[in-house]
Amino acid sequence: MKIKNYINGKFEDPIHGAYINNYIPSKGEIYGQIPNSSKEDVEKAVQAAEKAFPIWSNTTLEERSKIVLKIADLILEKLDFLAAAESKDNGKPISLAKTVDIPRAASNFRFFANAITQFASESHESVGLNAVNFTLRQPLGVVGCISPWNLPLYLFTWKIAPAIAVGNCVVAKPSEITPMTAFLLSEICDEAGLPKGVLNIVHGLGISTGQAIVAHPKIKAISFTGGTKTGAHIARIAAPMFKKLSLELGGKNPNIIFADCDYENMLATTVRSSFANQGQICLCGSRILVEEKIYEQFKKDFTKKVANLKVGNPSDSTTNIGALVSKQHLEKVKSYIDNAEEYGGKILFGGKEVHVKNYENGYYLQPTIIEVSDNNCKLNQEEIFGPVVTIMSFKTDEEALQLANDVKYGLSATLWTNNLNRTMQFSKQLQTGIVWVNTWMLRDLRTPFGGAKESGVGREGGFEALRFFTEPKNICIEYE
Ligand SMILES: NC(=O)C1=CN([C@@H]2O[C@H](COP(=O)(O)OP(=O)(O)OC[C@H]3O[C@@H](n4cnc5c(N)ncnc54)[C@H](O)[C@@H]3O)[C@@H](O)[C@H]2O)C=CC1
Ligand SMILES: O=C(O)/C=C/C=C(\O)C(=O)O
Repeated sequence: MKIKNYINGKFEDPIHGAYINNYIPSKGEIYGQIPNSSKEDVEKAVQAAEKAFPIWSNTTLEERSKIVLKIADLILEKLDFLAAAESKDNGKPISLAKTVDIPRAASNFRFFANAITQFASESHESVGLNAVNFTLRQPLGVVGCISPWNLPLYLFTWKIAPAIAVGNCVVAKPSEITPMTAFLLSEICDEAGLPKGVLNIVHGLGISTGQAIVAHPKIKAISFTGGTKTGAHIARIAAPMFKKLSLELGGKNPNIIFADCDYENMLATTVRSSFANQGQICLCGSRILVEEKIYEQFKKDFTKKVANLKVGNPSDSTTNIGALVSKQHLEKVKSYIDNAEEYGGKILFGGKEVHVKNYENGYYLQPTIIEVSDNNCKLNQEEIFGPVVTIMSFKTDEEALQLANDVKYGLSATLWTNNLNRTMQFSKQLQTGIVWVNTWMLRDLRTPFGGAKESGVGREGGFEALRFFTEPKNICIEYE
């Protein structure tokens, strides 16, 4: 299948007619083509967005909210179809696409359709000066949204929904590795009656299409999720133009387990936080730190549970771990496993490619547990972004905190304990944007989402997202 760009409400071939192949990860075969859009395509999209902006930004909240809610409804109506497409394009288990990815894409639209009706700006009475100040929150104009391949529709819509709901017009690019559900979303937006030019979806490679979006002088803000290296590159291009930037980047998140935790809940959740989506979620707890007292017991129980996970064809409803997203990514993840000893680790479980019957060329890997003894080793410092976790033990609270913070990343941390004082001490001192206590990935869309250190800048979610996609303008009136 050949997918198309969505520009000014029309489905279009790229201007230069160039296409790139799209692969199905479960089979390792080409199954479609996507536009390799040029800067001329991006220019066309920017012009359409600019033209749409004066009308869309002055459309009543009620009307905007109604259209955005309609998009949410249509996503839910087509849940099974979208989930099948997502699972095929990305390699993720169909069960995950059905219960997490697609419902969350609908929630993103529903949430921001409602949030704009509650979003307010400030006013300050300047007592004694006979003046009153009030602040307008105006949409920025044309904004760029660039998303990755791990949670394709989920993260694409996490950016687009707040951007359009609050009155901007968007030029968006999904990952070239997983373009399908973004294309299907363009059909849904059309059906929902989103006015032409409000959302423009341009497909293509990061280095050409993505970079043309970042470098375009008329695009006022960039919301990006992806690798830290790419985020730094984008910042270098955008900063001299003083664009607003929201960068949600990599993680090397500690999962800190104390002996006083609710053990069974911790164990089941740790399997999920380690291997959900083949470990390809920026929030996965890829460094497991366990209190020495329960370390040997944990190792035994964890390995037993992980050994029961079924690696298989993503469209099989009993599959727990599907295919990795691409051959290139499989090779990257494997290189950490193949060099585990040199990188300071000992493989306790997994580490091998899996050959799934009738899907022999797919990109399957066993869930892998590696024991390490030094947090400074490569395996504990670099984002692997696959079904690979490391485990190591600690003796004291101080040591656990020091290990948890001793990485360049600062996205999230998980803490397992029933001690309230410890919970508060860790919550205050962990150098991360998100701390989960006795849970993982429990999402309330009102909360600020993002990382510290090299995990990014800015926060998504709730009013933080609406603030990012608007410019505050203060009006000061003096009266007699
Ligand atoms: N934080 C996260 O959620 C994610 C982290 N990663 C990490 O990044 C590593 C590399 O994965 P990639 O697929 O290469 O991610 P990437 O960061 O290169 O890709 C993410 C998005 O950015 C676009 N992009 C790439 N270069 C660009 C540029 N110069 N200008 C504008 N847009 C650009 C891509 O086309 C894609 O849409 C992964 O192995 C993983 O460690 C990858 C995806 C998501
Ligand atoms: O917003 C969420 O719930 C999760 C976001 C996850 C990522 O940004 C990621 O894995 O890249």
